[in-house]
Amino acid sequence: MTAILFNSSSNIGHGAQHDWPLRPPPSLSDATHIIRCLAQLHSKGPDIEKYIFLLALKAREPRMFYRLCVEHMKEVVPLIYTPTVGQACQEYSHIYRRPEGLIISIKDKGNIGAILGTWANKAAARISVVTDGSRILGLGDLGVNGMPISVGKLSLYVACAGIHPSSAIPICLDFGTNTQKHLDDPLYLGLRQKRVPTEEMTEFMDEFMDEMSVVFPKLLVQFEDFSTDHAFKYLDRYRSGYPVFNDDIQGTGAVVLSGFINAAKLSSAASSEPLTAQRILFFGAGSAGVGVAMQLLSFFTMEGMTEDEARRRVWLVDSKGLVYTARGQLAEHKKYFARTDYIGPPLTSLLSIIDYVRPTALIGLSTIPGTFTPEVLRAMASISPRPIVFPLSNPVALSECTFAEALKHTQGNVLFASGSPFEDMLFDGTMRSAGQGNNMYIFPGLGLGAILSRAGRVTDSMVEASALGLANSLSAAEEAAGLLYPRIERIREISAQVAMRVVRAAQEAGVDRNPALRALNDPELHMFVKSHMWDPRRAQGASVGQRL
Ligand SMILES: O=C([O-])CC(=O)C(=O)O
Ligand SMILES: [Mg+2]
Repeated sequence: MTAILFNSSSNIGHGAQHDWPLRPPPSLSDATHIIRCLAQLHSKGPDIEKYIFLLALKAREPRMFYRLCVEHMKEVVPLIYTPTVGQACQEYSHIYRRPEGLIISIKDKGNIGAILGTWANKAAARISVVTDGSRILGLGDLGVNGMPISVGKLSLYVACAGIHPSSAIPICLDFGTNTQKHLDDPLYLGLRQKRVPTEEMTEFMDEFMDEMSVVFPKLLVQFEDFSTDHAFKYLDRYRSGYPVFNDDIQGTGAVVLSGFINAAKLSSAASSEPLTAQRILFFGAGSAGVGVAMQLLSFFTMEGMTEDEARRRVWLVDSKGLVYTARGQLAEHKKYFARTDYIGPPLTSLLSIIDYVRPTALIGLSTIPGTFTPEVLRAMASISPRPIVFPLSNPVALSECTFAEALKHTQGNVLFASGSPFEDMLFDGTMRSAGQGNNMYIFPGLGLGAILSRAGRVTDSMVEASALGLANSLSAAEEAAGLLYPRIERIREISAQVAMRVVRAAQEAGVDRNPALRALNDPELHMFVKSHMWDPRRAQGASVGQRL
């Protein structure tokens, strides 16, 4: 058995865990302790040290950890999530301190139910983020070193959507790794073998999904950072039988659609073209690129286009250049968007492709930094008065261009969103903010809505609803500042709004299993959602895990 257990304590106050026999100093108060925790955080040098400190705090005093997340969101989120979590994954086997979730390996096939059964608080389980470490952010196959991504996403479920900490189960599946560096590393924590063939993996996954639904009947599963082929395969295989979604395909799809809707409004206003005249070039055709393209397609059809018209607004570029049918030998997931109207020799350079396509929007999901060169950015600015440029690759070091470059080479006209955070910056005397088109705006609210409605599955309409909910959530001040996404500090309010839309979509699709929510009008539903969000600022907050 290679399961590693996190003994999730139900006591989440500071200094009084059941395995912590000493009495805290009598004068210890929340109000000063949060200041103390922040000062300790600031005393750490490199971001990875801050990450280690924060994760230790989470294990020791979960409520203080989440207070820091909620009250210092802009500072703490980049430390526990992208970009620092990328480094934490790369170094996981070296910085490892304690179990933080379940590692279940291919050797456990036949015994998965028993391993899941060791989880301490089964009744509270509501959400699991499951990765197989095969495509962590843009960092490739990290094997079990992918565990921090599951842990990090779940910290955001708690901080951003108020899921109770005891309701979250981080899981990393160990099918081996094809990265020799890890296999050669004496400290590597995973199996020392190459990844097993897909057939063997699928047998495991069938057992795993079945046992998850038996051991944790109220659990929603989020697939994370599976390699592209498996991401599509397993989403397709399980989505009609279990409540499951894929964050990289659907979460990224929804968050980019949302930013695109807001950017396209501004861009279309500047060019006096209708929204549906946008021409969208995807640089990167993996799970995220195709997931986003699918989401845009369904939006365009909602706006009245036929499916074929919508499909023709999209061009994909992969490592071999423009994706077109006559090129031959295309991976299955690229075929649908392959162009049939181009038959010449392969178009390989991004500049020549831009010249041919004349895109109004350029979306980067390639994980190749620096590919949106000054020439590319200038070309985009020459095509559209407000070009949409979204370098979305994560973490920040893999971004296709920086915010500063995008501003500079478009004379500040760019409508910009990146996957990882960029600092605000002064341009031409005006303070400009980079939109962060990260799925953290979607998955916490989507998950919360699915959990509260007890959705039996996650429909496309629920994902779409999350995108529209996010797009409509900009405040008047945010709109006036030209933002594409709401300010991160408002994320709990945003997640509540997203969750509400998702509950309604689940009801419309008939997949909800919490009929009481059908009787609520919108203000009542909003109250219901908010009252079920656990808040670390309250000593004994409401708990999704306990109440539903
Ligand atoms: O984790 C993130 O920041 C976004 C994401 O899902 C990915 O890049 O795979
Ligand atoms: Mg991901």
